Amino acid sequence: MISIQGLRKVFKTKTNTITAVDRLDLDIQDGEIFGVIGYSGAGKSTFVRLLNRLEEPSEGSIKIDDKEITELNTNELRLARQEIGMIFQHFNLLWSRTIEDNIAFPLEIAGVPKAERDKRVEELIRLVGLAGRENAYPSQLSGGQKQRVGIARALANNPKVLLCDEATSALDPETTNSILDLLVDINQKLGLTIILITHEMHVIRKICNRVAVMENGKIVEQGDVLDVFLHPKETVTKKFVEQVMGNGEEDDLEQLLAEYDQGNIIRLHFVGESANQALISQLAKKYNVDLNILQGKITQTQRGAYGTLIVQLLGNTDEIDKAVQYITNKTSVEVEVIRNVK
Ligand SMILES: Nc1ncnc2c1ncn2[C@@H]1O[C@H](COP(=O)(O)OP(=O)(O)OP(=O)(O)O)[C@@H](O)[C@H]1O
Repeated sequence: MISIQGLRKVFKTKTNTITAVDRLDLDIQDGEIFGVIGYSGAGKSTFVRLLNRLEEPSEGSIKIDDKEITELNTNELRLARQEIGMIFQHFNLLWSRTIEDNIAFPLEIAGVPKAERDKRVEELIRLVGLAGRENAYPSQLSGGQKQRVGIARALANNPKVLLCDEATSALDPETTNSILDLLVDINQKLGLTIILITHEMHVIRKICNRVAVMENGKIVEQGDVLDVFLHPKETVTKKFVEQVMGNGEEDDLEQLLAEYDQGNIIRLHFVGESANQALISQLAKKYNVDLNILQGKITQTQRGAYGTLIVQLLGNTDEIDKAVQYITNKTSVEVEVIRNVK
């Protein structure tokens, strides 16, 4: 759907030359939610603005749906931009227009007749959950509602791609979640390809299929979100994963073992679908063991959950062995025995 090769953007100021995007290659599939994460100054905003030529590339190729964006003239670019919607951190709404007039604005520019425009605006208002607020002004809306207007406006001309530049960074956690849910809903209903720029790993974890990590204008790591979470390679990626999972350091294991000095202690590793099994309750029903969860963290991604639990198993050693055998042989959860009492 989107193929980027050797993309480069150099800013020249009076005193300085900054390479904001540095020979970047990337392929994005039709219908996926692709995340780009990086710290401030990594070049994310510049990158996403190059895709619709809000910034002119210094070098490289951007193909969207087989159209070479870098070669379009002004008129062709105006038409191509109707296929690339964009939403922004600070919404960029027109403050003197009502909600419905904000959403109608790109349709007016595209020359859509009034009756058709009104019908489309009504559809969009329903799609983003703003029914009843049509005649309000942006200043009368909450941040989440303003972003819903931004989304409706971006979708007005039925784009194939939606670019999101830190679209939830100005919102509180709860509102962020509702906007992310809306993006997933739109992605599924409309089959829209979404590129999402963020500095927050939980945004990537929650809705992206794949992720690229940017540093100094380059992509330093990319892959399926679950794989990147499980095996982050670069230091910058590890730091982002820590944002969601903590630094992976458990409480002092020695202390835990001393405090819980009875029975066996195991560490369970859940990856992807394995976390959907009701493992703990199954074990308690099948075997005569008591299970005591001592520590753990499980988190959800679009491809399933992952994380670890440290569990104490109390009871007859034969029963405990059978329970551990069951997890090892019959489930996809990995078991690591930390203390084995014979
Ligand atoms: N118009 C410009 N003129 C000169 N330098 C620029 C311009 N726009 C961006 N830069 C520089 O390019 C680099 C990348 O900036 P960019 O805004 O793309 O990063 P970012 O990852 O989006 O960070 P942030 O989230 O803080 O915006 C920075 O060093 C920035 O100062």
